[in-house]
Amino acid sequence: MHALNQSLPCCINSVEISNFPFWNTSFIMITSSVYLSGFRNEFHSEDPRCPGSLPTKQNNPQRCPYGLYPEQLSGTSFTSPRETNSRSWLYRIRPSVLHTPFKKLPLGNLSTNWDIFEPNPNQLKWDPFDIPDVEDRRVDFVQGLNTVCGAGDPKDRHGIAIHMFLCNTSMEDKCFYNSDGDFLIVPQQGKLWITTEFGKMLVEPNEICVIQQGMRFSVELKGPTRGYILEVYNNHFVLPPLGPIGANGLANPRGFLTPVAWYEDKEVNKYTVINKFQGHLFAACQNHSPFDVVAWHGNYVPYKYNLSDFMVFNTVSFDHADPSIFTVLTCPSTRPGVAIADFVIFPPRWSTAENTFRPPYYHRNCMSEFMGLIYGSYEAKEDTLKPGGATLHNIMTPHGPDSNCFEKASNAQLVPEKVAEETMSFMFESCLNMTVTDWACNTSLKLDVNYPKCWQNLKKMFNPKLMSLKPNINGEAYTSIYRSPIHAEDNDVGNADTAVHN
Ligand SMILES: O=C(O)Cc1cc(O)ccc1O
Ligand SMILES: [Fe+2]
Repeated sequence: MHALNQSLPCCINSVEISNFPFWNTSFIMITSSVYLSGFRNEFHSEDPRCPGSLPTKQNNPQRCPYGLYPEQLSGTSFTSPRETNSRSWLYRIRPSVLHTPFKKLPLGNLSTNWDIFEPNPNQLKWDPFDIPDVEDRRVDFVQGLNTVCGAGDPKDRHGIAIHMFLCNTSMEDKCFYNSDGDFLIVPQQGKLWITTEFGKMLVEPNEICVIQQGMRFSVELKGPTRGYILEVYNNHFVLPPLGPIGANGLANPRGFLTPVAWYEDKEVNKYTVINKFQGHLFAACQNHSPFDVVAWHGNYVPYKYNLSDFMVFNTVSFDHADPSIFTVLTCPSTRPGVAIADFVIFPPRWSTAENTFRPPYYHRNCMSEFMGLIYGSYEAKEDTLKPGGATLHNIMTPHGPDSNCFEKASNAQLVPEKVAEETMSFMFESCLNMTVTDWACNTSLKLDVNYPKCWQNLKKMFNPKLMSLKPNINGEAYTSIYRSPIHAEDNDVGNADTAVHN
C-alpha cells in the first residue's frame, strides 16, 4: 500500500485491506485490493507506482507531476452548499475530452420514455429473469441492461428507473458512463470486477455499489451474471438521518469502501466510450484506456457496501415497525422525509415482538415498492418471490403477506426467532408512480399472471357475535398490549365485550 493512502496527516480516512485475491487483468496482476473507508469523506489517493503524483496544496499547478493533466469531475453545482458539495480532481494521462464525436447506438431494452407504455395498477411479480446463454449470445454489462420500470425524465433531472442486468461476458476495451444520474448496483448472481476512473472494486452478491453520474467504469465478470440497478436522476444517495437512534447504527459510514487510485497506460486501436445521455445510448471512440487516472482527491467517488455490515434496529416490545428502519441509503427529494428512492434491505435479524402479527402488514402506500431477492426467501412471500425475480406494488396498490404466510404467522408461537437467517431481500421505495416497460411485461416472459392468486385464499374470519376467533397457539383468544389476553376458557361474548370497551 502506498504511503499516501495510509499516512498523510490530512487524510481523515482509515484504510481497510480486503484479503480476497484481486483479479488478474491483462495489464497488471494485483494480488490484494485496498479500499478507503468512509462515506462522503475528502479522500485522496495515488497509484503507488507514481509517488508524489497528487499535487499538494493546490489543484491546478502550472505543470503537474509526471506530466499529468488535472480534470475536475463535478457531482454537484459549483455553488452547492458545503454540506452537499461534491467533486473530485483527477490527475490523468490524457483529459477525457480526447475522443471522436458521439454517435447514437440502438437502445436495446433500456427505456426512459414511459409514455409509450400502458399504466398498470396491478400487483406484479416476475420469476427470475433469464441470463442469456453465452453459447447463444455474448452479452456484456451494458448490452445486458433491461429496464423494468421507472418514472420521470432525465432531461428534467427528476425521476428513477429500475433495470436488470443480465449478462455473461466482460466489457472489452469499452467503458460506460451515465449522464442521467447515479446507479445503485445490486449484484444477485456472479461477481462484478469493476474498474473505475478512481480504481478497482470487486462487488459480490450481498454487497452493493454506487457509481455516480459521469463516472466511467467497465465491468469484468465470469459466467452468468444477474442483478438489479436503481437509477436516480434527481440527487445523490446519502445516509438516512438517525434521529433518536443516536450517533451510530444502520449503515455506519465506515462500512462504505472506495477504491484507491489505479491506472493503466494503454493504447489501443479502438476504445469505445458508451454514454447514456437523455435516456439514449451514444458511443465515442478513442485510442487509449480512460482508466489513466494516476492520482485523485475529492469527495465525489464510487463506493461499495457489504449488506452484512448493516446494524439492524427493530422492536423489542410489540408491533411491526415500518420498513424504513432498514434504510441503507436514500436519495432525497426536496420534500422533507420524502425519498425519490430509498434502498431498504430485509437482513437476517431476531424477531421478538410479543402479541404481534410479525410479518409485514397489509398495506396501501403513497409510495411505490419494488422488491428483489438476492438469496433465500422473503418472509411475506416464501413460496412466491424467488432470487433474481421481483415484485412491484405501485402507488396505492394493495399488497401484503400471502395467504400461507398469514395463516402461519397468525398461529405461530411467539418465541424469539431468527428471521431471514439465510436470506437477503431488498426494496427500492419511491415517491414516484412507476410505469412498467414492455420488456418487463412481455419480452422477458417472466411476468407471473397468477401472482394475485397468492392472496385469494385469505378467508373471511369476521363474526359479529364473537369478539375473538379460536385461541391461537399461545392460548390467547384476544390479545392486546394494554390488557392481559383473555384466555380460551373465559372466552364468551360477554367477557370479550368487556375487554374491548372498558
Ligand atoms: O412486503 C412489502 O411489500 C414491503 C413491506 C415490508 C414491511 O416490513 C412493511 C410493509 C411493507 O410494505
Ligand atoms: Fe408496503
